[in-house]
Amino acid sequence: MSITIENLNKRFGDHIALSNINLEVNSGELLALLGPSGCGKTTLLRIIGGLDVADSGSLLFHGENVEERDARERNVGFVFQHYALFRHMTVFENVAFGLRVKPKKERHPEAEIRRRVTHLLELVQLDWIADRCPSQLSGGQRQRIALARALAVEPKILLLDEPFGALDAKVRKELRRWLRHLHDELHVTSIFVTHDQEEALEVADRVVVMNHGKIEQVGTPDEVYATPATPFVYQFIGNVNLFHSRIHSAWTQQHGDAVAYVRPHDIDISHTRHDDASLAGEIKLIRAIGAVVRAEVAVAGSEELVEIELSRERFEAQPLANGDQVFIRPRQVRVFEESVKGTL
Ligand SMILES: Nc1ncnc2c1ncn2[C@@H]1O[C@H](COP(=O)(O)OP(=O)(O)OP(=O)(O)O)[C@@H](O)[C@H]1O
Repeated sequence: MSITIENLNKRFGDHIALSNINLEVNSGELLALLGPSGCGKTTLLRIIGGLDVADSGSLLFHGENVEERDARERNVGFVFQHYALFRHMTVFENVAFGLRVKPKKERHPEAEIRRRVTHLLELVQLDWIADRCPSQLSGGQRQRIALARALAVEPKILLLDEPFGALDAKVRKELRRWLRHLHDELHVTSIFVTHDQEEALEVADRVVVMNHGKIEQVGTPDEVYATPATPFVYQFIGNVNLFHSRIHSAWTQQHGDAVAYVRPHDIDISHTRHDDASLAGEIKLIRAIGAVVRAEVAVAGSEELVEIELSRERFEAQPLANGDQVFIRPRQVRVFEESVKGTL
């Protein structure tokens, strides 16, 4: 089921929550809505699901306008951050719930309900705890059950709002991989909201980066990381150093007010000067973190330290130490006019 959103707007009083949103979600795609708190991700998800209404614009499922359809009629499954499982029901009954409350003429016979629920519990690898109550499960297990429950009614679209937000980092990572794997088996068009860039890049087919109610960029994880469309995307996804043209014109390569954006791993560092683009600096801090070595370098004219990342191999071929006088040089730079600087 594809989703088309055209010129969608939403206000809460004076506050513009969504401003002219245009987005095409392909059938069977796993899409992430990524952005800082308050940027409008949840509002957009709720409008797609029929839990909220837009002020203007259109929303189509597979080419059909669905604005008049309520949440139930849209055939959408939801998973929220705080597992909304029924505490007094077993895991099995929680998953079966949506199937049991269907109108009589649509309801499957009991044997079919049991077959479906068992299959879903196997899919989320929790068939062995079917008789437990939610209070006897870990947070990660509860979210997997919440997902099985959402899938039970065979939704055409699955909407997940920070599904792993309340879990600790290790469980989050496990569940991310697991969600990707599950999606590859089921191919239900899925949209998940997250403010965690790593989660979005690791799990999604495409990422929608949002800021202040607007879409800044839509692209594959690689596209939004390697070729950010705006200064905001540059800063929000991954670390970046900023160099202003009035001080470092060799890096911005243009007149006027401009800012060069350079990723920490796109900067060479050495004890010798290469050319005019080399900036002199002093290493203030150097640390090896696993396979990566991180250096912070003070350069003339900049108050902020420049962050540089190099591989351990590179570092071992050319040892560097605190206090060393060095030259830094960008391998890849992206220049934006100062006036379009992004706000976080
Ligand atoms: N029912 C409401 N009434 C008034 N303002 C609202 C309402 N719902 C959301 N907002 C405001 O709209 C903006 C967008 O909210 P939304 O929940 O969509 O953001 P978000 O990107 O999902 O943020 P978070 O990651 O914190 O959940 C926020 O400034 C929020 O305060």
